[in-house]
Amino acid sequence: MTSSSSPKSSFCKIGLCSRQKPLKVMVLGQGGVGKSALVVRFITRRYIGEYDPNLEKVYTFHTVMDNEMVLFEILDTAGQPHESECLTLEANIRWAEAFILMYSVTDKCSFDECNRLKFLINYNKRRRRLGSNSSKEAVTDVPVVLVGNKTDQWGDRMVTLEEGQRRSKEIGCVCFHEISVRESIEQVWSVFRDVCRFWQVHSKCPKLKRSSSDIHSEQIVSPDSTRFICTSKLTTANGTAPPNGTQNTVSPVMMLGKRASTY
Ligand SMILES: Nc1nc2c(ncn2[C@@H]2O[C@H](COP(=O)(O)OP(=O)(O)OP(=O)(O)O)[C@@H](O)[C@H]2O)c(=O)[nH]1
Repeated sequence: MTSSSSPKSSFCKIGLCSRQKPLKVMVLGQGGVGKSALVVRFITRRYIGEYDPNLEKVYTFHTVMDNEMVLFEILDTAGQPHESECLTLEANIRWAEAFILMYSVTDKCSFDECNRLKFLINYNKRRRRLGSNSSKEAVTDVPVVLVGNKTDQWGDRMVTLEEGQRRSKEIGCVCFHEISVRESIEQVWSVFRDVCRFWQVHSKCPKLKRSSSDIHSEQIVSPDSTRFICTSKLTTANGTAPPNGTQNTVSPVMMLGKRASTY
């Protein structure tokens, strides 16, 4: 994945990621829900309107969250894979350690698609865990954050906030956010911050089934900035600094055009 001349390897040379375990995040959802927009907004802070819908890309991004250096590897999947690519999708799910499951609040089909994708996540993670002789308890405890996007299109809304909250519980997601990638970089960062926090908890205690309330009660995260249901007012933040407590230290490395099937 990394050639000797890639910027990522340069980071390794200067010691930024020498022993750091990357957080492998997979962004899943039906085509057009805003997956690419989310990832690019997170990394570059910019909102870019149009993307090639067929490309799957892995982005590597080094940043500081909650005063810790985090190395993200983010797989932005193509929303409408051909049938032949279903195996690739499953292989990618097995590669990932945390998931952002995305729908558009303006598209009921994309909301329903989350059920199928969550099932696929459970299925592939279950197989892997059981194969490694872990207890059944740990099977579904992989961090999946459910995200409803495009709240700025309030006139076209087809999925309510309550439906999103309910669905998140029903399908066993660790938390739920409603966001507008277009309008708010803070909301975007808040999604990735929760992904990171749940992943950290999960990687420390993989056998325990965790929920957002567990994390709150253990004070693993700072209570001020944690919103497990994100319904904040829209704020336009183009070009502004990342949210409090978050700081970029290295410009993003984009490994573009990489087919994820190589994992
Ligand atoms: N109004 C609005 N449009 C958005 C938002 N986020 C993304 N979009 C638009 O939705 C369309 C699809 O965005 P993409 O990021 O390409 O969606 P995707 O899920 O990556 O789509 P595929 O690559 O087909 O899987 C684009 O026209 C974006 O500009 C948002 O928060 N609000």
